[in-house]
Amino acid sequence: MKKILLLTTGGTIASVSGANGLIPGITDAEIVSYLLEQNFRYKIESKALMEIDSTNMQPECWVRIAEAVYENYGDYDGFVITHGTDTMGYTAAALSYMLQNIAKPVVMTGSQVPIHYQNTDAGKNIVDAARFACEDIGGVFIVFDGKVINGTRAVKVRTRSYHAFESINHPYAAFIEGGEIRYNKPVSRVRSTELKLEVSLCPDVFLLKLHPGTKPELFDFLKYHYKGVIIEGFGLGGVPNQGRSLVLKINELLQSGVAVVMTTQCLEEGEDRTLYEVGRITAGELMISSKDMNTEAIVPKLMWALGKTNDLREVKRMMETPIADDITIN
Ligand SMILES: NC(=O)C[C@H](N)C(=O)O
Repeated sequence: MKKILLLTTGGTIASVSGANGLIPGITDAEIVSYLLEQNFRYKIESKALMEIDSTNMQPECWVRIAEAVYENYGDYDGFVITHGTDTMGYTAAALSYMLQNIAKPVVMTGSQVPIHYQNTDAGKNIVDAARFACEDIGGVFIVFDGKVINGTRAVKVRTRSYHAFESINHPYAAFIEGGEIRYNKPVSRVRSTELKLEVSLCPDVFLLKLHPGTKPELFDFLKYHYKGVIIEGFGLGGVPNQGRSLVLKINELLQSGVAVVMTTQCLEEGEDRTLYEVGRITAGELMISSKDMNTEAIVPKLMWALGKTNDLREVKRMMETPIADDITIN
């Protein structure tokens, strides 16, 4: 019989109504007892790691989650992590980089409505997640509303609906209906490579969404306070080179040793700066292309890469190398 470990972190799934709105307050034992009421075919144990709304997730929390999986890796066949939905995409991607060569399923889930509420989606999500955690596969996944999404590909696109997440720029890994798993694409089967924990993260990363009128002076602050800057440009990754031109300031960032990643604020189809002049102007050899990575993956990947090295060429190489299906175009 499979043995799985439930790690709880809070989120709506574990929330109760407090004096100032919903706050996490349901224990890991209560979530386990919910699972035990169902028709299950696995052993389950649990550990509460934190009790927070995922709005309060920090890179240090990702490290605690990765360490918990690592420390218990030998004792369980799979892991379920309950987590708030708001930043679940970031945590799932972060775990995908920190848990290298993972050969067991790490399945994140949560809900839009607390588990004790009548119209909750928590029951289905947690049961599906535990079911998927019994599969003989390796990797980090989000299971939500009957869909299984690669950890580097999940984006929360709806604030209230049950189908809060979509797999962006990548096919869904699988679908789950009535406890039956239907794979949609090949997933990594168990291999005997050794799990590597890589938790040295550099949190000095800034994410900048451009808008018409972004002030170039802002970059003077970024240059002194961050080691990495991710720029969500327009369309295929364009940056203004007229009016409040940002080109000079971006070059200054690179010259002062800051890693700069160009991406797009469009959700789908990725960045490609070769088509337009406003794209090519940032084509310096150190500039990092995000290709079709999602912002939820770029942020933790840059923290992970900068946690290993300050050499911008090496950071660029690591960022542009596909990991856990985070990049699928050239
Ligand atoms: N549905 C949710 O879980 C939202 C909640 N604010 C959280 O991310 O923790």
